[in-house]
Amino acid sequence: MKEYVLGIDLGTSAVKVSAVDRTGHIAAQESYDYPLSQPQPGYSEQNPDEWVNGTAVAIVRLILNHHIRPAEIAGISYSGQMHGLVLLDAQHKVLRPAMLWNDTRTTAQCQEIEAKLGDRFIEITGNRPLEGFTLPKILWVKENEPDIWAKAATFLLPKDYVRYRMTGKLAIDYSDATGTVMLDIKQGAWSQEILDAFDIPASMCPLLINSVTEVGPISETFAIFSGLHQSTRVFGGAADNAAAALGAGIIAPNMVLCSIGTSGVILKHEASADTAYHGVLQMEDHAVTGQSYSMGVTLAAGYSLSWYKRTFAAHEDFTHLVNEAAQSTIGANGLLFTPYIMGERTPYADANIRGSFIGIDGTHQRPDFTRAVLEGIIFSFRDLLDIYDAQHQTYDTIVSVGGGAKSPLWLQIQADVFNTPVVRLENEQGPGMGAAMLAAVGLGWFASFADCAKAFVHYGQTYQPNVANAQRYAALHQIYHQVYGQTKELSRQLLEYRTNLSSNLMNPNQKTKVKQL
Ligand SMILES: Nc1ncnc2c1ncn2[C@@H]1O[C@H](COP(=O)(O)OP(=O)(O)O)[C@@H](O)[C@H]1O
Ligand SMILES: O=C(CO)[C@@H](O)[C@H](O)COP(=O)(O)O
Repeated sequence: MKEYVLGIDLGTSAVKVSAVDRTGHIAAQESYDYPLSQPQPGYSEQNPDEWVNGTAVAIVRLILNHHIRPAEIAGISYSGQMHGLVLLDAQHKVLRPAMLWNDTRTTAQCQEIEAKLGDRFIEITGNRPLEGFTLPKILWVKENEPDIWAKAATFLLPKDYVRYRMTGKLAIDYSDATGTVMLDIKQGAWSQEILDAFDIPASMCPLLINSVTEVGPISETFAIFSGLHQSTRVFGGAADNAAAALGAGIIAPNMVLCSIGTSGVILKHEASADTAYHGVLQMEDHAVTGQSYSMGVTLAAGYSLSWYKRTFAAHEDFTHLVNEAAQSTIGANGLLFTPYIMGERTPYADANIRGSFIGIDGTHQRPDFTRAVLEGIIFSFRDLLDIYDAQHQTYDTIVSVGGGAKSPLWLQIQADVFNTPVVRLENEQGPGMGAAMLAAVGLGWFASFADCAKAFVHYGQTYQPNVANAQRYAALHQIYHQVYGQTKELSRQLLEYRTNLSSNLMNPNQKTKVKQL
């Protein structure tokens, strides 16, 4: 009988499910898209039921469209968008929409955390308190929605909620728990000091597990819903960037991951969690127990391209739109784009900054705008690599994953801007493959992740940097780098205008603030 593992990649734009056999061959893939809700500036929410329903639909399609028999699915594991708060009551019912990793309404709560714990917070968690992380979201609910807080009994992160609905078991794996910034990374336990400082009951924090821990079989309810067998074994799973690093074979410090999903990530494997980034970069537990990685995050990488497509080319597909950028030149004929359209996290932890096109000329055509968007996103990644370079960290290979890695043109732009060879995977499913690897190792198909990587990680084409292009991009990046400082205050004023506008729309009697501007 054939045997498969399912890697469930719970992204921000969609859930993607891959069925992988023992040789690492992806036998079938299905996905299901869901929307992002942004009811106010800075807010970003999703309905956790959409994740569960989408996962079930994708599994049903795998079974029906690709003739994968439920009895052949030996194990399942997960990769999940990080940090999102799913708040549950005592009966484990969802209390409010999930607040996602790119929800930046929590600046005041981050300031409270800094004021109370200062550098001690970095010592405990390895991170600075930033808007996207889970703890500031918990504090926001506590301060702004007391009725909901009164009912809150526990919380989960996105993929942990999906796993809960599939198995009935509550747990968070370590790689996602570090992203809550409530974990004491040295002790490997929830930090009592942080919980006490913010009066959060320890009983709210779920059981901590490893990424390969077996959680249990599929529950009877989910088996009926999805067509899965109850005998399928379910393993913990990991934060999407940890899973992507695993699926891309990032297991040594000379390798860097570049991920373009909804967010953008530059990630480096770290020999130890004791690094000197001092919260400028995130430090997270890896999916491999005892290992760590650091990363910087562009909040709106793939999201900037999908915003651009939705707004200016709604009826074209991504491939057609992206290919059009080849009609423009290196530097988009002198047009720059900054992708700060949802605020930014690294290197500027700034919820108020917004994006811009700089240098629009009457001769610019749409291919110039498209190219500027692609290049601006990669310039934001160059800012992240510069942090590593400033620390004299060396790397010689960049593995590119995520939806953005589907485009050869964009991969060449990456190689040129990074001035480093960029390699893609044969199949761009980095996080999904990482999730499948967790199930394969959990089932005992392989004795170690290194053995599993030999079978499961297949590199595709390498894109070599073009020296002349790299020099031109290095000069353009010097200009790009100045845009943040020059537009920061303008962005703040415009955001204030928008915020007043939306609160006046909700309360038409208060028009004065808008008039002042
Ligand atoms: N053909 C394509 N070429 C380049 N980029 C693409 C293409 N298709 C999708 N993308 C980009 O990939 C992003 C989605 O990537 P994905 O890894 O699926 O995201 P997530 O895991 O956040 O759901 C889109 O926002 C888009 O910017
Ligand atoms: O916030 C982070 C990492 O800290 C994001 O990378 C999220 O984990 C979302 O990932 P994608 O949906 O973009 O893959």
